[in-house]
Amino acid sequence: MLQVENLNSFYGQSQILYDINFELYKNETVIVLGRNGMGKTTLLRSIMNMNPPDNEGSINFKNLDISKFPSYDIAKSGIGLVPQGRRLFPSLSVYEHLTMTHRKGENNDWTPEKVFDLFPEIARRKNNKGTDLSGGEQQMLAIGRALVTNPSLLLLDEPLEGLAPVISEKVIDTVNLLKEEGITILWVEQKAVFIEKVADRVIIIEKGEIVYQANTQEFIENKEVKSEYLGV
Ligand SMILES: Nc1ncnc2c1ncn2[C@@H]1O[C@H](COP(=O)(O)OP(=O)(O)OP(=O)(O)O)[C@@H](O)[C@H]1O
Repeated sequence: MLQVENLNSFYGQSQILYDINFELYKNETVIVLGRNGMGKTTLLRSIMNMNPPDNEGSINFKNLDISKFPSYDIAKSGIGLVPQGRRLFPSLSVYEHLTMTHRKGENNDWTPEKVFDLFPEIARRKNNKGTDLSGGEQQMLAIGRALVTNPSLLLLDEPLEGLAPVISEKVIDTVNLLKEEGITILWVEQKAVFIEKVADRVIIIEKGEIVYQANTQEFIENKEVKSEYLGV
C-alpha cells in the first residue's frame, strides 16, 4: 500500500531523516517507535508532504508516486493524518469539524453520523466548540476528522499523549475496529507499553534512521533492542 524509498528530510540545513526505507501492506497496523526528537513527526509530515520539512526520495501510495503532490491531493488520494496535539480549530464546533472535511467514500462511507455512532461521547457535544472538549473527546474528534476524509491509510501521531488509561484503551479499541474495517494504520509513539494489543509490526527510529524492523512478537521478546533504543 505504501512504499517509502530513500527518504531524506531536512529543516533548512538540518537533516532529520536519513535514507528511510519501509513498506506498509494493506490492512496492517505498524507502530513506529522512537524517543523524543528522533524524527517520528517529521516522518508523518514527509509522507503528507507538509512543509517543512523538505524531502528527497520517493513515496509510493497505491502504486502512485505522491512525493511531489500537494498535501490536499495526498489527503484526497486516501491518507488521513491525526496530528500530534490534535490541532483542532478553535472557531469550529464539533459538527463543523466533521462536515468541513467530509469526502464521500466509495463503499463504507465515514459520515459525521457514523463518527458519532463510534464516539457517542462527542455526539452529545456536537454543537460545542471542539476546543472546549476534554482531552479524550478532543482526540476522538481529531480521529473523526481524519475518518470523514475516508482514508485507506491512517497516520496517527502519539494519539495517547495526555490521555487517562481508560480513554487510551478506547483509542486502542477504536484503532483495532478501524483495522477490521480495512484501514491500514501507521502509528508513531514513544512508548511500547500497549503494543501487543494493536501492532502487527514495529519499526524503531533513532536519530532519523530506521535501526530495527520486526513483527510484534519478535520485538516483545527482544529485551536488548528495547533497552538499547527505548530505555525500557
Ligand atoms: N520546524 C522545525 N524546524 C527545525 N527543526 C525541527 C522542526 N521541527 C522539528 N525539528 C527538529 O527535528 C527533529 C525531529 O523532530 P520530530 O518532531 O520529528 O521528532 P519526534 O520523534 O516526533 O519527537 P516527539 O516524540 O517529541 O514528538 C528534532 O531535533 C526537532 O528539534
